[in-house]
Amino acid sequence: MNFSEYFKDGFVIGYVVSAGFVTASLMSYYYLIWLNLKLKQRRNRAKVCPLRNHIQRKKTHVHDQVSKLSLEISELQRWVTQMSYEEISRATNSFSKDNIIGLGRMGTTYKAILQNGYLLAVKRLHGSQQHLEKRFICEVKSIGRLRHNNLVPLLGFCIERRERILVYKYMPSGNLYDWLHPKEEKAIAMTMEWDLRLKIAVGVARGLAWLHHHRSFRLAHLDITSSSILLEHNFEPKMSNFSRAILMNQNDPDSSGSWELGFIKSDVHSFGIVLLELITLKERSQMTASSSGTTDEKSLVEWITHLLSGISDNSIVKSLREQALEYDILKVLKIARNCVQPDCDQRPSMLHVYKKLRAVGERYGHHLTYDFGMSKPPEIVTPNAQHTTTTLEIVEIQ
Ligand SMILES: Nc1ncnc2c1ncn2[C@@H]1O[C@H](COP(=O)(O)OP(=O)(O)OP(=O)(O)O)[C@@H](O)[C@H]1O
Repeated sequence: MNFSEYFKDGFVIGYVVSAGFVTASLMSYYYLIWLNLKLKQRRNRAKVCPLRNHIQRKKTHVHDQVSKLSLEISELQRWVTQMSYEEISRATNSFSKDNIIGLGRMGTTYKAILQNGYLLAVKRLHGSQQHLEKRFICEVKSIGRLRHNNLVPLLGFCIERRERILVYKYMPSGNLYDWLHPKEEKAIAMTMEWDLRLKIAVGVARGLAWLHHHRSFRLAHLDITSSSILLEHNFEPKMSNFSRAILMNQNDPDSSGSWELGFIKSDVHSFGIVLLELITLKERSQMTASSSGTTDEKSLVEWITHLLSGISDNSIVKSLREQALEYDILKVLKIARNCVQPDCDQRPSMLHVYKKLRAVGERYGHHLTYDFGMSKPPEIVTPNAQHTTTTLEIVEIQ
């Protein structure tokens, strides 16, 4: 082999080696770029994922909430008519201040007038926070299902965006508290005679006895006060404020347990306080025997015993002497004392209380003067038939 052949071979080898080297370098360079790109993409995806997951979770949550709410609405519609916000707003003159008739913890109540002249009371809740939402639903499910002469009729509800509204029949004589404890300037105009007070006591006792001793359910109201008792034009009492009520199934084996009795007997106690307000026209804070002004349960019972012992020269009795028999005032005071006993087991049932009060009421001719036997038997609204009602098998409470 001569020099030129050596040169040729060397050149070819050199050329191939350097071409291979250049190609390998280029490939590794592009590989590194590709690798970097991939890593970047993966990092970005990792950043985006939590956000995407969060959005997905949020969407599912909102979707769950919306489905839960629409389920609730269709459940509520089984009992009460759903009304539109626009319709209610029109009837309250756009929730005008002039229409306000009450300010409660849950909401503001307005007087509303429908186009046909029908009067309503509209309770607009303060927002839709969770605890109010629960109480709103509780109110519709309890009072919305029941029809009784001594319960305020819930006629409709509204759920629109953040609005939660309850629509009741309007009670023209307002609440019992305002009648028993009127502001000074109204004191004379708002005097309530004994037989009217007795009529109210019997009506509330009858309504509570119905709720406590029904054949197919038991309901503890848990918020009986003179301000939750509303009055019709003829002063027939109607219980309202069912947002704390507890509905118990009569077939539940626990339903006669002490848990349930505790709730039921708490209503009996509250009724006892209302009865005392009706007899004495005093507020709960003034019902005390001791000069220290303590208002515990023992002192309440002592106070009633004190009233009973000096019944003849008691100023309360003196003021009622022309309207009532002393014997009857004594009897009603004793019923009230039994109701407010500190020990639940010693308190009577509302059925017992109702029968005792009714017997006193009959002596004042209530069965003649007032519609004590209800013109219609108590009713419960059947599902899917908002305006048709079925009669309940009510045994004694009529
Ligand atoms: N159906 C109605 N008819 C006439 N007046 C009513 C009616 N409902 C309520 N009111 C009036 O509005 C007042 C306030 O009612 P609301 O139910 O808000 O009372 P509350 O006991 O303070 O309730 P809350 O549980 O919200 O504290 C009542 O005391 C009553 O005077």
